[in-house]
Amino acid sequence: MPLPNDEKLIALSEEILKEFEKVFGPHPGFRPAHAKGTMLTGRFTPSNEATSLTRAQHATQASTPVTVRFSNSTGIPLLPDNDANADPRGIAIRFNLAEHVHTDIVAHSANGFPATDGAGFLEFLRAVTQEDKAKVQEFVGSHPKALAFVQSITPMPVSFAQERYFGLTAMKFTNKDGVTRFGRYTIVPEAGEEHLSADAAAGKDANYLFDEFTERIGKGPVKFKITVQVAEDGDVINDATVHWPADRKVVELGTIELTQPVAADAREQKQIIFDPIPRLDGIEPSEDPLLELRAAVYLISGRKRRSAPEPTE
Ligand code: HEM
Repeated sequence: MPLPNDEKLIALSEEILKEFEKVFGPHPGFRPAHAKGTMLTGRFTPSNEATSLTRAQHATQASTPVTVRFSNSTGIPLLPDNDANADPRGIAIRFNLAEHVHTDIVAHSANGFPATDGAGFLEFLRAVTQEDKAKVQEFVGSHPKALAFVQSITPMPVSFAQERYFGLTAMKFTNKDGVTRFGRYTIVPEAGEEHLSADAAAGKDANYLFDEFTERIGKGPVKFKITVQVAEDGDVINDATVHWPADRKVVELGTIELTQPVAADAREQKQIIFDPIPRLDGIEPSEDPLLELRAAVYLISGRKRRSAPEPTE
């Protein structure tokens, strides 16, 4: 995955990373956002209707190995799972298509995002991390996108396996006949969505989600459906903060079935750099400005993380 040569984009990426470090502190070897995580492996099997949407390799072949990382929000590696700032949770899915060939989906558990572009996100980050809570309220109250995002954050999940995750940024899907449609991913848990009341969450252990997942996967596979909400003509396809009408067609792309925790989890998490841009035939990025920016931020950050000393397990 290449670093873009747009100097302004790189400068903004560096500025955002500096801001994350200011807010969450330096934690060399960990992600500046979604720092606490765990990785699993399994397989993706496409549905019968997947090829109506895309000719991408994983929609066409019988099944594809996947690597998945679940995470809490924030750049704090030891953040308690029931901390008020631990939502939205993250999921990053890597489809391993061949040796060193892959494509990813990066999604989170809020059906919303506070800004349309990187500059707007930086403004949001600075505003909501101010000491003065009245000023935070004032910012959120006077910025409709920030307010919509805050309201889209769901209560704490019972399990990473019982949360729904949203890709938000539209992708351009092309099928074998050259028919092109824009769509957005939703990752739907087969076990059903379930959230905790505030009281129940307060009574949980600091590691409840990670412990629960280890226990759950020890008993059998954990499954999610990958669905794509398809845009119609006139829908806004370059702004992750704009929702499409709920009656838009939803195509099921397929199912992921997670079966194994990754051995040497900490080392693998440090190494893997997920890419929000798909970079394969049949699925292209939309013009959403978040995509290039995030790809640059994740790559710069990932290279820095890889060069930090190895974690002690
Ligand atoms: C301006 C927009 C955004 C910025 C600046 C940003 C920033 C970051 C950063 C710095 C990381 C850590 C990267 C790394 O070191 O690997 C990260 C990870 C992540 N972000 Fe974002 N993000 C943005 C938008 C989004 C959106 C829209 C979503 C969800 C749809 C999202 C979901 C995630 C997830 C799930 C991870 C963890 C990926 C992993 O497991 O490696 N982010 N983000």
